Amino acid sequence: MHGPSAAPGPRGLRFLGQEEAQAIDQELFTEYKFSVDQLMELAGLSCATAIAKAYPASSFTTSQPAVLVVCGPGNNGGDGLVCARHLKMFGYEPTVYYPKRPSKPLFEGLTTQCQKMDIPFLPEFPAEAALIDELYGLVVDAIFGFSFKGAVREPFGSILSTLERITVPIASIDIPSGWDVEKGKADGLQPDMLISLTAPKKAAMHFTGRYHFLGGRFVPAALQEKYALNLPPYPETDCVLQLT
Ligand SMILES: NC(=O)C1=CN([C@@H]2O[C@H](COP(=O)(O)OP(=O)(O)OC[C@H]3O[C@@H](n4cnc5c(N)ncnc54)[C@H](OP(=O)(O)O)[C@@H]3O)[C@@H](O)[C@H]2O)[C@H](O)CC1
Ligand SMILES: [K+]
Repeated sequence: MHGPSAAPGPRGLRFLGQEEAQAIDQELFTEYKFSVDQLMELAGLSCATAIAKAYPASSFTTSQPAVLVVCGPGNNGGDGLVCARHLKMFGYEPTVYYPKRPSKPLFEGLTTQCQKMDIPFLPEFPAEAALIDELYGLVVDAIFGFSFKGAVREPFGSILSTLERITVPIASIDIPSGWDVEKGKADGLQPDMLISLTAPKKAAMHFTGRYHFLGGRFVPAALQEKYALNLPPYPETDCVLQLT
């Protein structure tokens, strides 16, 4: 279950199974003593940086570089809130939709930070895919990450079925939401960008979008070795690496 069991992917990178991704995550917290806030900040910053590289504000055809960030109930959603805050710092106009908010200080704090930076939170999800296409130049999918399991429960089923019909590009954080973490989902969301955090998960083998980035440059060498991650070197001081 743990250890270097999965087959190597392109460039010798290993694509992780669900339990293995969760085990590495847990080890970072319990053995290496990182806090969630720390890693979430680095993860969210990686996502905003990768987005800025692939979709510079000048490439938007909307009047402003408007980005809709859709956040789910777990840490993937937290990455989305951090990403939204950095996107705003980078000159984008993010709007957040965050329907299921955990009552934990971490998520409350991230929400307040965004609100105090004049990032609007939508009270309802746009019912029409065409409305999203009209108002936003990019959608960030921060709904589910590596802990997603089973059939999608509401309200996320309806949200995902609307997102499946939009034509503006989608940038998915860690896993395209609704995909099985290992097997993907052929008839699910087809994002234009995937930002894999720590290491790609097996589902990333089925990603056919234009941009695949690696982010989350925080895994100590000993942990990389233990799990035989075989991560390619990041360029200089960059927090992201473009894989395809
Ligand atoms: N080490 C790293 O690289 C780090 C990555 N980070 C990010 O964290 C996510 C994983 O976060 P986690 O909180 O473990 O889980 P998710 O965000 O993927 O999802 C959990 C929530 O989703 C709900 N859920 C699960 N399945 C379903 C479903 N079928 N339908 C509806 N809702 C679902 C689940 O609800 P429960 O009721 O089951 O509790 C949770 O609420 C990783 O992918 C990265 O993005 C960290 O930020 C930093 C370290
Ligand atoms: K996601």
